[in-house]
Amino acid sequence: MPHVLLIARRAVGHLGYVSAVRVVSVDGVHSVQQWPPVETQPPQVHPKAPEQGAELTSHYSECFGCGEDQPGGLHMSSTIGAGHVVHSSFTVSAEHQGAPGLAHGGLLSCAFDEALGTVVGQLLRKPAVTGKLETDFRRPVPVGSTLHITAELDGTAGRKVYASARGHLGAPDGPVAVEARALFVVVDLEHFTEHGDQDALKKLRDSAREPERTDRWDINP
Ligand SMILES: CCCCCCCC/C=C\CCCCCCCC(=O)SCCNC(=O)CCNC(=O)[C@H](O)C(C)(C)COP(=O)(O)OP(=O)(O)OC[C@H]1O[C@@H](n2cnc3c(N)ncnc32)[C@H](O)[C@@H]1OP(=O)(O)O
Repeated sequence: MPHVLLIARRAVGHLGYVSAVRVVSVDGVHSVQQWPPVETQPPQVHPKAPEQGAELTSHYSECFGCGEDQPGGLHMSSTIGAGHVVHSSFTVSAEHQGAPGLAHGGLLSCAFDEALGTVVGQLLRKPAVTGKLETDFRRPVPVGSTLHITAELDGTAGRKVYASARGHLGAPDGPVAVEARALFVVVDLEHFTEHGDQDALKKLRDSAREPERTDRWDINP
């Protein structure tokens, strides 16, 4: 069974390069994993990114992670934290079960995709999609409990954006139940117009123009 023995974080020199080293043990064989896996630059928060303390509304009402128009969705909410951080919360309901009374692992990964996508999209203000997502499930997450997820931008390398997150069970300082790391890739808006559904894109465009929802992601500003 994989086991992480050590997590160390270091900041190096004038580049502000940040790397975490994880020593992972599988069947007694240790291996070292570096995160981010390549040399990165410090993330540049966009000048128009929401300020610390800002409570974010759904970027798209039909988003499975945060949309209010998805009855069985995760209905996550997020707040901008200090520096390169977004705080999100996900309360597990009966619709999210895998084993009886416990959250489905795939939905926990989904919650982390959402939290990580939010820190990337909201702080960099660039369209980006998940290229790779890796999740460590450390404790069972029961129905009715809330995961408090802290997601952080770790660095950028060209179009590649690296971010990681930890989910604390029951309280922001509760035990870590889930951790995740992801690579997002910055894309042109054509990614969505070419591959997405035109009616859904129109709905997003229209909602972004509602005066009370100016914070939404306008796909074609
Ligand atoms: C006006 C804007 C305002 C913004 C405001 C924001 C507010 C919104 C806030 C919040 C919203 C977010 C909340 C939602 C979060 C959920 C997000 C999702 O679930 S996204 C859906 C799932 N993901 C996909 O569907 C992708 C499908 N994949 C693709 O489309 C392509 O594969 C893509 C774009 C990822 C890459 O394709 P290529 O052709 O563009 O580029 P190539 O060259 O292949 O990759 C670029 C670099 O990335 C590396 N790369 C790509 N995939 C990799 C992988 N799996 N592992 C390692 N490296 C990978 C490559 O090796 C390359 O690296 P080298 O530049 O050569 O060093």
